[in-house]
Amino acid sequence: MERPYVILSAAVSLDGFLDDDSPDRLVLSNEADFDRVDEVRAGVDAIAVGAGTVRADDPRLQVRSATRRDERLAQGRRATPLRVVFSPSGELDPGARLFSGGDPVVVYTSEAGAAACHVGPEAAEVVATAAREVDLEAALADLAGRGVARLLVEGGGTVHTAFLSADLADEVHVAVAPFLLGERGGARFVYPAPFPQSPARPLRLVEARAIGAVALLVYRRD
Ligand SMILES: Nc1c(N[C@@H]2O[C@H](COP(=O)(O)O)[C@@H](O)[C@H]2O)[nH]c(=O)[nH]c1=O
Repeated sequence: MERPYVILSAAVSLDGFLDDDSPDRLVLSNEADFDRVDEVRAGVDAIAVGAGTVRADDPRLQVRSATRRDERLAQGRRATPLRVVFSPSGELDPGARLFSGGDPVVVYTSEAGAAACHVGPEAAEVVATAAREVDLEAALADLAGRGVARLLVEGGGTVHTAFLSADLADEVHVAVAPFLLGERGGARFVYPAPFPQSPARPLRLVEARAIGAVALLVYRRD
């Protein structure tokens, strides 16, 4: 089945957390690393997050650099990649920043979630993929049908776990911040699952680079 090339990108603490328990957004990247992520965003057709990340971070998921936005427009692409949310329950705040501004958003949910979703058609297209869950392969096939060749997945841990355990991440970018959070309840990079990226079938390290005090690791699945 045709699906987009999937890049999974996250910033983590040295002990593998994506966030702490405070209501403020935790900054793990530095400016140069955020700019690197912006460049990756500018090179994709769609950016996806889970509903938990929308609730926790209220992200915009836009290309920030005006130069990169102009380059996309010159290539005949939208300045902002298609924004995608995975939400099995459909419980999303229609007032989230993602849904303002007029750029398209697709929400992949379940049939039950589509019935419960309060996000109107002017803000997002809501697509049911299965009865009670989000069928990732169906969502990816749908994205391919919309012309999405490259998809960036930006969290959170539940979405990372779903993509990695289903062997659907072609590239993994991890920016490691030089501190530990030690949170018991904090959001983790991944949660326990049967991962095919085992010691017997490791990922291939293609880049390891210092970006200031942040360590960038890039892996491929082949
Ligand atoms: N805090 C953090 C990240 N957080 C990611 O950035 C998203 C928000 O993007 P934006 O809409 O542009 O503000 C957020 O939903 C989450 O996926 N990413 C990183 O590379 N490094 C970081 O330190």
